[in-house]
Amino acid sequence: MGKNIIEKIWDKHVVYQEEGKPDLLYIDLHLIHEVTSPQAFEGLRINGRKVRRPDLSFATMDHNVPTKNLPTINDPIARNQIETLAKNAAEFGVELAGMGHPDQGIVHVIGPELGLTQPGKTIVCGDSHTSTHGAFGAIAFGIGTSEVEHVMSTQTLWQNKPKTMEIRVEGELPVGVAAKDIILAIISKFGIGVGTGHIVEFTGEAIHKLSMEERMTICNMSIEAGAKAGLVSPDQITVDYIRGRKYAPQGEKFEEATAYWLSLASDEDATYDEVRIIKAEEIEPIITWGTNPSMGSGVSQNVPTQADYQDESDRAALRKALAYMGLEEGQPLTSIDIQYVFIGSCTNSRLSDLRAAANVIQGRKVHENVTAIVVPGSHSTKKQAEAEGLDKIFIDAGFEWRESGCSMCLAMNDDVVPAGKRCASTSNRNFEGRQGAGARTHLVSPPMAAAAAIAGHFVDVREFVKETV
Ligand SMILES: CC(C)[C@H](C(=O)O)[C@@H](O)C(=O)O
Ligand code: SF4
Repeated sequence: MGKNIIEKIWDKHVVYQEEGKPDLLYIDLHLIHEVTSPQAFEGLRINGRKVRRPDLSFATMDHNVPTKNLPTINDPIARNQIETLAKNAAEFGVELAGMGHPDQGIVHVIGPELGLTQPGKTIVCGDSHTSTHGAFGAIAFGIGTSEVEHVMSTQTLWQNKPKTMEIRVEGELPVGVAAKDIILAIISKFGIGVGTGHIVEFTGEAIHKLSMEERMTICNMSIEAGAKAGLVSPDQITVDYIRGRKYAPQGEKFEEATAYWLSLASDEDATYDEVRIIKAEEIEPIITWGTNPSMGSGVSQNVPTQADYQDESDRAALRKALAYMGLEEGQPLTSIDIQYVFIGSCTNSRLSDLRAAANVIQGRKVHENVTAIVVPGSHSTKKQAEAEGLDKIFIDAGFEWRESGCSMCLAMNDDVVPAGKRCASTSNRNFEGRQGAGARTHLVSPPMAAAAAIAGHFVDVREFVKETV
């Protein structure tokens, strides 16, 4: 019987196995950022240990970095974390793309950009959205700080073998519907717990037609579906993306690697512990109206009403979410006014995302009630966007064009949405207080965020682009 890619990669990485115990897994790439590494490095120091494989580790700064007036960091905690990572990386010999470095950026954006992320690898980072790297056909997941220390000192990790799940996206995606809409549709259809205990492989025609950037958007949010990790089997699109990147194998080595990578794709007769199916044709641009990523609906819909739910617990959750979000039951989603727009985060801040948003914005102006910012995911993305003139399109429309970092995705820095204000955000989490205390987050795709910035309220970007040409 055939094997799926999850089983293939897992089996190749088990260094020790004993009945009734987790597997000891070899880790091929350890990504590090300033928030979840300080105690881990301190632990090594206290125990007189080294980083075992600095060559398989790579650090950057993203959560705390300011996105304007660099290099001044106003918040003392943020400053301390940034300075601590710089000191630790130097002391332990870990390569660092720190603030101002040309390779700096959100850890999940730079890994792929630099060619560090490759098919078949086991990749970890003290960060839940490490699942992003699964887009390349890697097993990539977030770990806690004590596990960060374990990986630093041993290059291995104890892990229970997760179950496997296939989420198949059948058919063709309608024009004007984005990868972000696919994953938001999956989470609103199957719920935030669907992937619990599983690694999910996204399969199907609609997935394999996507670019690597779009696959990253989907894998990024697999964690919001409860999954341990999400991945896509590598294909020619994967190989073409990696070729020529800084840390990718070069020349003949690349050809050898390619053959190996492609051999990892799930076999045709592979099976999974669970299978879920969604039809691409049925997906429309999605807007979240609630306080978790499953609370979203198509742009043509209304905010749900209590009558839409049978369970009292679901009705209570709806009431609570709508009270926080300041929304009425049954209100059309397009009637929701917004005051902030954030285009950024490891979900949607890559060059293709910025292009898609700029396409909608070109020649138009940000609504007078809206503050809109664009935060490229990495320094290099920012430079490439500038070389194409995208910065000019955004700035002319009234957007602020910032330096790269996590920024308004989680407000661990100066970029905060004020209490009671509403933000159309291309990020991945809409929990209470995520973008600032009392701030209200609506998750959308980059084109939907761009259209909302212009209109001052949500609109169906497909109609909007046609009507306002
Ligand atoms: C700060 C970090 C630990 C956190 C995570 O793990 O995801 C952050 O990146 C987030 O998105 O909430
Ligand atoms: S951009 Fe947001 S989701 Fe991604 S790593 Fe940073 S804080 Fe986490």
